[in-house]
Amino acid sequence: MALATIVTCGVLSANLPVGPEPNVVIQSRSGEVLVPFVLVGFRVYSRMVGNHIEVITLDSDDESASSSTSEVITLDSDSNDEDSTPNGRIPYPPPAPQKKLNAKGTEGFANLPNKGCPFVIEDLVYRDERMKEFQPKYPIRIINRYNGDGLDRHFKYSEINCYPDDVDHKDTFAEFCNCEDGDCVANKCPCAKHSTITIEDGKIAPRQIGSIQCCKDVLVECSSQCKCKGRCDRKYINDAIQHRVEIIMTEKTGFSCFVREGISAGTFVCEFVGHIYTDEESIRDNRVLSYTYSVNRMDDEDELVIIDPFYHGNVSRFFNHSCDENLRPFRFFKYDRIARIPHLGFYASRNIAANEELTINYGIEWWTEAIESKKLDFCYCGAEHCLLPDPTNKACKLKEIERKITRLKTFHGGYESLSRQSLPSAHRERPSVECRVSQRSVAGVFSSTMNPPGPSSSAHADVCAVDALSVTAAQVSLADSDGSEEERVWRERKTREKKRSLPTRPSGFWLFANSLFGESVTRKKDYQGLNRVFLTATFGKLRTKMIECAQPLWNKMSEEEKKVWQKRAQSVKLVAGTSAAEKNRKGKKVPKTLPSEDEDEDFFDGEVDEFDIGAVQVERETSGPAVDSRSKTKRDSDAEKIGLWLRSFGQKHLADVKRARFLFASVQTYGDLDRKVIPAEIALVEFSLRHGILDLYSTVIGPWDVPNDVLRFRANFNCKETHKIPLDLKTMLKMGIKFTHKKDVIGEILGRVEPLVAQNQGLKVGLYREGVFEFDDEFEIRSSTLRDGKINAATVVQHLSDTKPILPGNDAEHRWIVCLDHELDWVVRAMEHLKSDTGLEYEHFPTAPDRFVSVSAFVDAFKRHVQEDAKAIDYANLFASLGTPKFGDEETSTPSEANNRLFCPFHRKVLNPCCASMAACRACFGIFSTLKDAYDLDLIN
Ligand SMILES: C[S@@+](CC[C@H](N)C(=O)[O-])C[C@H]1O[C@@H](n2cnc3c(N)ncnc32)[C@H](O)[C@@H]1O
Repeated sequence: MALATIVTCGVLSANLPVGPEPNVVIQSRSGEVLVPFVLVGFRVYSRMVGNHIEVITLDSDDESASSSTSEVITLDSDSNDEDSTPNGRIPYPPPAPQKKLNAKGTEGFANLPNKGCPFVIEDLVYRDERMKEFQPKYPIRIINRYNGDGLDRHFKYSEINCYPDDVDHKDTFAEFCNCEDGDCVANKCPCAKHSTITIEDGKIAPRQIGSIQCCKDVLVECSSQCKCKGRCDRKYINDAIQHRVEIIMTEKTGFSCFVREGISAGTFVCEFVGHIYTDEESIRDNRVLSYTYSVNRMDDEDELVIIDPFYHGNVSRFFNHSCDENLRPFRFFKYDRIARIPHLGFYASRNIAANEELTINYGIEWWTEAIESKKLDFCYCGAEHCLLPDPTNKACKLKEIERKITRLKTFHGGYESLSRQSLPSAHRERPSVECRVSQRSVAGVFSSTMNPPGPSSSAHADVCAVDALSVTAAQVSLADSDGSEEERVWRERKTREKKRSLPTRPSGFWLFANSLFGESVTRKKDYQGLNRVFLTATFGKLRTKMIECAQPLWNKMSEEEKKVWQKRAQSVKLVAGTSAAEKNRKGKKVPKTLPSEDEDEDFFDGEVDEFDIGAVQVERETSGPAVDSRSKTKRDSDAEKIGLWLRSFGQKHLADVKRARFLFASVQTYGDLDRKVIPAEIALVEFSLRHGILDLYSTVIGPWDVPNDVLRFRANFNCKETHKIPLDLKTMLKMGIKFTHKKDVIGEILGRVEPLVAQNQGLKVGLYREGVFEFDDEFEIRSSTLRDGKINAATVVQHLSDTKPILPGNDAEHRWIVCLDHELDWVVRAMEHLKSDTGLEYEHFPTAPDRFVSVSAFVDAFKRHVQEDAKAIDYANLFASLGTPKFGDEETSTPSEANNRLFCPFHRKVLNPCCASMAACRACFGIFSTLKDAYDLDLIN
């Protein structure tokens, strides 16, 4: 074999003898001579054979070969000297396997024919004459150091789409421009006018990076049929990838695309190329699901075409998924405008470091399908906030363990301070804290302890407490069972004995264990049917869980820390709780302390169906309906604030008052988890008195990281009682719940609450998506219902004036958010958590309580404004039915409700009225019906 010829032939010579009908493109646009897919690897070179490039391997001992080819390995020279690990992802180049793998089950690389070669390199050859114009700027190497497998042999590299024969090429999108070359500037050029994506300095405008919507936005470049022939300055799209990339086999995700140089945010990376399928049948028959991407045709959101790169595509076919992707998709038209089918491309959504893997986000639907079809269990992207991290990945596991330890430390360190801080001041001054336990919990907890635990030994007390907590259900049921006279007498005697032996104080451990469960078990208030917590059903489980969770934590505590609890336990008195049966026993006084021996024998016999076992009641003030004094003060100040705002218009300007646009928010949460309120679902309604509901945004929020078992248990407990949106991502996916990542939710909230601020940051959502701030009578709002019953956000079709919008709030830009009275505190704290959890500083993101106003204050103020007696409003009735499901033929509260249009898709599916969307819509309906006469509102439809 004449090596010199091979080298000359393959790479260096400009006079490469290509055959008369070459299938290989060699001349690059810049005039540089390249064989695009000469796959130059270590000791692997290529040569021309007829009109194909053939990969050949040289013997490792062929010294002359290696020396004489040193020039050829230009790209290779920098491939081994870097072993950086950008952003903690797969290091570059991905490490060779410890154990030599071989897909074919043979002995591994050592015995493969290309002995000594660390890479197995595929030959990607253009076989399509049309491709001449479209070659990547740099050769692309395919590297597999794992198992010698190559790419699918049917795969053909291509940088242009393959359209079906029946596609109508005449059906083009938008007219071609008539501008002279150089005249194609925004506002003038019709092509530019069709673009919603702005290019600045050759990149996507910074304000649009990350907020481009693939189904809505589009970039329209000038076409070869325009007068400028598409050669004007507006060009952003390249016909083929311009960056040095390599396709490398990795251990977990197969072939992956790595970039060898940095790419800055907003840069175009490449088109997503493949077979285009337009009709449903061929889509079903032909596409390989894991690889396809769908894009909607212009002018019709529902008409999808599928791009399938499985057999025919470019490097984008190898883009893996990452939960922290660096590429985002967008639609564009370049020199061709075929059948209104836009091209799909990827731009860098952030700065990408050299040697980083190029990744995209496959989206929840893709993952749902992958998991349901059992194709994949985990995501191997390794991102810090990965949705489905791989538990078998050692690095992930270590990270998780580290995180757990940190949390545990914070938990312990923070726990004492938390308890101390959150104790009501009265408790801090007065050492005696009342601990309320129910009759059954008292009986259960202490019945097994024949000798009262002496306060002298804390260890003994703790053991007793654990024993006590684990008392079996059998003991309890024995105490309840009916039986013979003899048994009855025996039971009475036993009961008396037990009561005599009952300690009046819990142990430190018991107090600690109870406190972990905080509000989820202590909360008994009925939030108008929304958050009712019954403990009976879960008590057994809870008790076991309490011990399970509390014991290891307790064991890890220092003596000092334990002493705090033991000391507190000494000052705690056990007080019987109130059972429902007790309450029903009219006229009977419920004792406030445990009965003495001589007291009412019946005390333990009541049917207990509700427990109140919280140790130290620290969080009461945040949970109840707006009846306490704090809420009242807030309501009064809200009413005054809104009243002041209304008076600024005067009585004559009712029309202005009516066109003011308010925001309403409702949340479903996972309850109060050590002062944190994690939102499960949020609904934001934009409304005005003149037009009613203008825009509804509602979504499930996730996924959430709950720091320990106890809190997770509490969160799950709360979710089962109310909205039933699981915390756990896998269950969520299995249940088909669509959710939005918290970061995106923040954007959605900010975009509505602070439309001006958000717009400056490149965020446009809801009504403001269209850049609309104010509109008058001539606008039209289209609100459509999607197939799954979800209300689509209203679309403002036409907007006419730029008059200053009336967005009521502290000042024009900081809008108030109206909330249900009993949810107000929860909404504020959910917002706080959203913000603190993402750790991002969002300017003006609403977390201060004065940004939120209670709905009753709102209605009060409006009523007073038109001198109506606000007190006449029956708030209880107005909002009481919020948690009551009303379906089908039943009497309904609102016309929309009759069509089941109030619910979010998930809650509608499971017929669960604890739905944020429904609560928000109904509340708005309540507001309108209450103010209808006073403001002469023409609504209710
Ligand atoms: C479009 S292909 C990407 C190219 C693919 N790696 C290959 O070798 O052809 C999608 C497939 O890559 C794998 N994959 C991509 N991203 C992944 C991730 N984050 N975790 C696990 N598998 C992934 C899955 O097998 C998926 O079906």
